[in-house]
Parts: sequence; structure tokens; C-alpha cells
Amino acid sequence: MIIIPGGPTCAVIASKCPDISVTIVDINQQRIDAWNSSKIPIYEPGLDEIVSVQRGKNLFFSSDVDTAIIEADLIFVSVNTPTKKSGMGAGFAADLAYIESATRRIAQVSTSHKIVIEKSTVPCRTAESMRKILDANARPGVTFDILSNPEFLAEGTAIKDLMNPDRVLIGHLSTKSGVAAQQLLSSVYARWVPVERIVGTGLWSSELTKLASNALLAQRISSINALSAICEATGADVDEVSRACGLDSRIGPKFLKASVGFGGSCFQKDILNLVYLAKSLNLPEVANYWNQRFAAKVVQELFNTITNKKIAVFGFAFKKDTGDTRESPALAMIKSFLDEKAHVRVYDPQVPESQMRHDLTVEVGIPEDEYNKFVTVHETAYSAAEDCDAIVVLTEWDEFKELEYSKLYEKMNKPACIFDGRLILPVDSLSQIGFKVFSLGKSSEIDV
Ligand SMILES: NC(=O)C1=CN([C@@H]2O[C@H](COP(=O)(O)OP(=O)(O)OC[C@H]3O[C@@H](n4cnc5c(N)ncnc54)[C@H](O)[C@@H]3O)[C@@H](O)[C@H]2O)C=CC1
Ligand SMILES: O=C(O)[C@H]1O[C@H](OP(=O)(O)OP(=O)(O)OC[C@H]2O[C@@H](n3ccc(=O)[nH]c3=O)[C@H](O)[C@@H]2O)[C@H](O)[C@@H](O)[C@@H]1O
Repeated sequence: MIIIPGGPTCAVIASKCPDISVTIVDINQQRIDAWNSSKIPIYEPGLDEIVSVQRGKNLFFSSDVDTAIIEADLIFVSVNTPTKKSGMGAGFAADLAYIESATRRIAQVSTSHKIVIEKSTVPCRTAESMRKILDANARPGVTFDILSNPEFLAEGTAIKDLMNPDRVLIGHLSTKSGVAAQQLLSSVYARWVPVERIVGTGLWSSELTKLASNALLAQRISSINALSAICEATGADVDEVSRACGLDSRIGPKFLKASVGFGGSCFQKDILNLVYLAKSLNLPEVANYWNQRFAAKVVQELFNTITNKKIAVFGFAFKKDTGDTRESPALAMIKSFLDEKAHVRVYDPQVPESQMRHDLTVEVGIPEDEYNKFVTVHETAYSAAEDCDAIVVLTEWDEFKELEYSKLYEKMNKPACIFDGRLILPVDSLSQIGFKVFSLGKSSEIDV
């Protein structure tokens, strides 16, 4: 195994797996010299001790990148991925030049099958680019698997985090060799990480999870920092507010320490990277946008028109187990369907027709005669679905999971579509019945 470069991760793997030979390679000779000296190039509590025990046994440091590649079975790519300074995406996108040159080297030098593991923090779908580079430059007969295994350690607690990680994430393809590669890497971590903390996902989910985790963590700090300004103006104490908020088990106490703003090498660059990804995919971060996007998906899948089609809306409340409809996504969604002159047949176990009529006519502003003509409210999901072209699930009521979908399917026009806006339905069994199923935030896997 080699790691390019990723010192702390490498040292911990070596110390937990004495039978695995681990080599850190770096094109920077000075860094390698430092790793081989009594003054290693990174200060991390506990790292010095591990390196001094393992170095020369199963932990090696070298600038001979090519030899290390040829001898390795698994190759972690942990090179730097700073924010681009010039060109397209400058100031936001990640500079993948180092990833590219390391990947090219692996392709050109390898003489046997390799498992190449993305360890660096990269934009979503970087594995696809790596695959293209590997395939285009590989020697005849040499094959590669690519895994995504992002690093979640924080500086200052790196060894502790690596010894006892909350989770180890391994993204892989669902091909036979992709799964085998994932199992092999899992078996390395399983030497010291409980198996339930080793999580397998698709490649893209894994890549995106790393950026998303840093964005969510940074967002918590930004929130508490914004509250600190309000505390200053009002006389409240931010530490007291933070402690009291953190006692809510849904919020939790960690990462709520107000500060002068977050620093570090990663939060800023990874958030910019995520913003760039959202912008380049034309995804403005406006709450209302998510409603519109889902409504547009319904129209698109129903052959770009829903005029005079019948749409069953399952759920009107803003969440399950309540009859409350304030700011419910159903309002904007039904308005979009009515704008397209579709007939909407609504069923919600708790929201009465009078409430729906009030919300749609008074709050949303749909004229009374339009409501009367296009909206009907039903006593059961079965009657709502009758003669419909699509079912759109907008509230996560438990009973929607337990409906007899084959019975609903029989009553509907074909092709019968289901749009799951709450991720509660069993996609596979609905597809088997014959439904065209669309789930929020999911797409089919594209091989790389
Ligand atoms: N530092 C941290 O705490 C964490 C870093 N990460 C991610 O890990 C990656 C690396 O971060 P750092 O270690 O902080 O970066 P770094 O800049 O300290 O180290 C990167 C090293 O890669 C070497 N390198 C560049 N191209 C090479 C090539 N083709 N072959 C061999 N070596 C090459 C450089 O000489 C440099 O020493 C980044 O993507 C970062 O976002 C993720 C989690 C934590
Ligand atoms: O991708 C990465 O590189 C890493 O980025 C962060 O780790 P790191 O930047 O090393 O350190 P943090 O402990 O997250 O601190 C970052 C900044 O936030 C600040 N911070 C943190 C926590 C808090 O409550 N308040 C606060 O202001 C810290 O002082 C520091 O300036 C994440 O915590 C790691 O999970 C991630 O792997």
C-alpha cells in the first residue's frame, strides 16, 4: 500500500496493520527528508510516537514515487486540492492539477491491477475524471478500481480521530470489482474500526458527503457567530445560549463555540467548492427553489405537459402527525400544478377540506372558481388516485408506506408515475409493479 502523501492517516494504518507495508511518497524531497528525521514535518499530538515505533518496520517514506506505485496494491491519493487561483472557476473551484498529475503517474507506471483511492477532498464526480485519465494512459491489460474514501480528521486531534472515527466512508461502484475493492479496503479499516462505522455508499455520494459535512459544520459555527452579534446587542451571553441550545439532543453540544470566524485549510475552500458546484449546476440556494424544482420534475416526466391531467397529491400538512399546514410545501406545489391547468386530487389524513380551501384560495390566492373546478379533496388515498396520471407524495405520513400500491396502480392511467418528495417509498417494489418512480435527490448510477 502507498499513500500519496497523507502522513497521519498513513502512520495510523501502519500501526494498526503490522502485516501491511505502508509507504508515504511525496514529490517534495524536503518533506520526505523531514519524515525520515527526528523532526517530522507535521505537529500532531501522538504522531511522533507512532512514527518512531513504525518507521523502518512497515512504515516508509520515499520520494521514489514510481517504484512505490509499481509495488503497491492500494494507492491512496492524498495530494493538495487548493482553490483555483486563475481561469474558469477561479476563487471557487478546486484546483485538480495535483490530482491529475498523480493519477497520470499511476496510469503510466502501473504494471498490475491497482485500487486507486481518492483521499483528498475533491469536487463531486472527480472519480469520473480520474477514470478517464487512467483508461487513456494505462499500459495494455492493466486495470484499475477507483474508491472514494474521504478523510474526516480535524487538525490537532488527527490521531484521536483516526484511532476512533465516527465513521469511515467508502464510496464505490456497484460493479463486481467495485464491490470487491470496497470490501478489501473495509477489511483494512476493520482491524480497528467497528464494522458498523464503516459505511459503503455510491462514489458520488461519498465525494459529496465530504464537502457537505464541512459545509454543515461551518454553517453551525457561522450560526453561532451570527448569534454572538445578537448577544452583544441584547445583553444575552453567547456561551449560555450555546450551552442551552446544545442540550436539545437534536442540536447537540458540539461545534457551537462562537469565534472570530472559522479558519483552517479546508472549510473555506470546501464551501467555495460546494458553492461552485451548485452554481455550475444552476442550483440557486433559494428555499422556494426546491419546491419549483420538484414541480418541474413532475411536468417534465409527464411528457412536458400536465394540462388536464390528473395528479393525486398525498399529504397536505407540512409534516406527518400534524394537521398544521403553515408554509407547507404542498401549497406552492399545488399552485404550480394549477398554473399548468392540471386537476389536483388531494388526500391528507388530518387536514380538512375547509383548511385546504382556505390555504389555497386565501393564502395562495387561487381564485375560488379555479379551486372549485380543478381541486377535489378525497377521503382516502385510493379514491384520490383513481384515473390519475401521477401520485405526488408531499408529506411523510406512515400510512403512505403501507398502501396497497398494486391496487392504486390498477386504478391509474398508464404510464403511472409516482414522485416521492419525502423519500419514504420502496422504489424497487413500486418499479416491479410497473410504476415509473422518481425519488427526490436520487438518480441512477452512471458507471465510470
Ligand atoms: N489537513 C487536513 O487536516 C485534512 C486534509 N484533507 C484533504 O487532504 C488533501 C491534502 O491535504 P494536506 O495534507 O493538508 O495538504 P498538504 O498541502 O499539506 O500536502 C499535500 C502534499 O502533496 C504533495 N504532492 C502534490 N502532488 C503530488 C504528486 N503528484 N505526487 C506526490 N506528492 C504530491 C505535495 O508535495 C504536498 O507535500 C486535501 O484535499 C485536503 O482537503 C482532508 C481532511 C483533513
Ligand atoms: O476537511 C478537513 O480538512 C477537516 O476540516 C475540519 O477540521 P479542521 O479545519 O482541521 O479543524 P476544526 O476543528 O474543524 O476547526 C476549524 C475552525 O473552526 C473553528 N471553530 C470550530 C468549532 C467551533 O465550535 N467554533 C469554531 O470557531 C476553529 O477554531 C477553527 O478555526 C473538520 O472539522 C474536519 O472534520 C475535516 O476533516
